Amino acid sequence: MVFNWFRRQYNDSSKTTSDEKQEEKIGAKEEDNSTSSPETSSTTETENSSDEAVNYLTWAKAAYKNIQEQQQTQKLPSQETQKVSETSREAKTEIEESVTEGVSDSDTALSENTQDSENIQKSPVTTEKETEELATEEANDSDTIVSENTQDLPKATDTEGETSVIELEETRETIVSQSPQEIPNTSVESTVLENNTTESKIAESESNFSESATKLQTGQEGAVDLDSTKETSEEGKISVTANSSDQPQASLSFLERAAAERQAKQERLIANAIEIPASDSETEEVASKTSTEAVPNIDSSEIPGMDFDEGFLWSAEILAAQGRRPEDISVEEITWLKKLRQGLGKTRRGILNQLRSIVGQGPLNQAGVEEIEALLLQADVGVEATDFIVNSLQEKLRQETLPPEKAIAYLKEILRDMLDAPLEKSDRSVFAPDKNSFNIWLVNGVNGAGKTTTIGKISHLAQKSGYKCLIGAADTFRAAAVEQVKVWGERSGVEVIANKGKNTDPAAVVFDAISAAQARGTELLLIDTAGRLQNKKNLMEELSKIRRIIDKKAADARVESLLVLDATLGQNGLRQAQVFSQSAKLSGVVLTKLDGTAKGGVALAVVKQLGLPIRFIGAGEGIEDLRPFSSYEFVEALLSS
Ligand SMILES: Nc1nc2c(ncn2[C@@H]2O[C@H](COP(=O)(O)OP(=O)(O)OP(=O)(O)O)[C@@H](O)[C@H]2O)c(=O)[nH]1
Repeated sequence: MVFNWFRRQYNDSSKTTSDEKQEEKIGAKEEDNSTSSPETSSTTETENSSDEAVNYLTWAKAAYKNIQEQQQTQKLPSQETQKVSETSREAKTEIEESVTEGVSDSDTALSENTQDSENIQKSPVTTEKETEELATEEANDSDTIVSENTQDLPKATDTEGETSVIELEETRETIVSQSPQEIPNTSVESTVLENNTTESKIAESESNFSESATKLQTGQEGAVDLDSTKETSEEGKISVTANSSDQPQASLSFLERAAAERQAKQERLIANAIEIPASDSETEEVASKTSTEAVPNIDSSEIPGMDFDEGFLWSAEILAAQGRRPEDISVEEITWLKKLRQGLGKTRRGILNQLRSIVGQGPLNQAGVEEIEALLLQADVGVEATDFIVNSLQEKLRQETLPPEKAIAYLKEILRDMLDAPLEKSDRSVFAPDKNSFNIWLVNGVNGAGKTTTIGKISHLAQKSGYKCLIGAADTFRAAAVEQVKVWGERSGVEVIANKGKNTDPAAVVFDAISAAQARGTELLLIDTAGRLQNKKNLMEELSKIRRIIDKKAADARVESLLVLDATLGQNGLRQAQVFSQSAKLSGVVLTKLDGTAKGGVALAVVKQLGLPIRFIGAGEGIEDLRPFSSYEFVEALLSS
């Protein structure tokens, strides 16, 4: 079952899309609101909202547990190898301690041969180094654990005793000869089994190491043997035996003990995390800061831990409100929502508190209207959109007195309607490539807006969603742009079709890319175009030439044209956008750099002034930092306390 990141549902699911559910939910909420007067419904609402809060909390807990389980499954191989490595190190350290203790306690041995004692002191250092190297290699590949481990052992003893070398060689041969069959590395399901096998091999190798270390001492010095070490231990000095007897699970192997400790620790963490209460809005900044630290960009195979914090609860509530199920939630979705909310934090903080105090005072007077206008204009909402919002709000507040929360809820409704309005004219409410057919998405925008980055991020979403994807590097204006798109192609695992020559004809690249896509059965071809053209005429000529090539060569393809806009440019970006909207038949806008800008309101200006739907939003430079646009999520991130 593949999760379609464009539709935000599983491919084979018969469920309605997020968007549809969102509409259902919002529709239901509106109905509730319209059928009950504010006065009569206030008690019921308080009860309902507390019920809802409890339900959201239950939902959030279930989602949190689900994510933890996913992490467990995904982290298992590396956790197990790490466990092996730690235990191996522990075992060796204990042996070293034991040996060192034995050496220091044994006057006979030390006085008989100082050189020998130096060798013994050196031995742990060598072993520690080797163990560290081993740990690194083990973390990379559990297949190599056994051989690496056993290969290390002779190294430690090569210079120190022939007997040990021979015995360790035997051990290594036994283990290495068994390992290829016994430690496959193919699927997650088989990993537990594999790691158990690996553990037993490592345990075996450790025990051999232990024996060898003992023999090493015996062989070299004669006076220091394991028995004397043990005796010393029994007298209360630091030793393996003494330490082990203090442990409740003394009879267990190091590996088993480590596993049990890790399991207990994990259970404690889960239990504690679930009990952390949601912090209030005052701590929002701290919470989001913490969550950013805890959840960095996920563009590698490692999935970091996630706190059950205020940001998580908020994200869970947003997903639950859209009809999502906790068992379908992934860490990426929570991380994205946290990031979006955090990204819009500046805009939100700039307007929310003031808006609340203005709209909570009954019908809007002239001073109130002016204040709201100023707030919206500051957030780059634009004159047209601001007028529309203020008029709608004024109209509503004239009809009925709303408490601040209700007024904000109504404002959210206005904004959602505005953001979704262009979809009514569009034949696509959900912007996703059609499966099993040829889709071509042209990506336009001025240089620096984030076109290449957006292509990289969309190709990653396409790849994750199971589409056959290809990139055409038709921004030939700047040589570095081709290199940059290639890097993104490597990151997302998507092939890039480019022409090596400088200043080559972009239409020729598009032609090659379409040929390649047709030959490979590609479902989504993303085309990077140049934005820095001297004038509007050049731009129009180039874009229409590209369109002609597409129409001729891929007449059956579904072609979409996206305009990438840098949100930090606010109204200035819109002026550039107008040139493009006249040149290219645009299907929608990708709004980038929403992270950390106070101009998040520009999204409303985009839809109002350009009449174009927002299709994707970007809130960061990482590969996961772009998602299909949802008016519900955007407005909640913009206006929720
Ligand atoms: N903070 C942030 N930076 C972004 C985002 N999207 C893109 N960027 C950065 O913006 C800069 C320009 O992005 P590009 O993808 O190179 O923009 P471009 O439009 O392809 O520009 P050219 O390569 O010059 O054609 C890069 O440093 C990106 O990392 C975003 O959502 N947030």
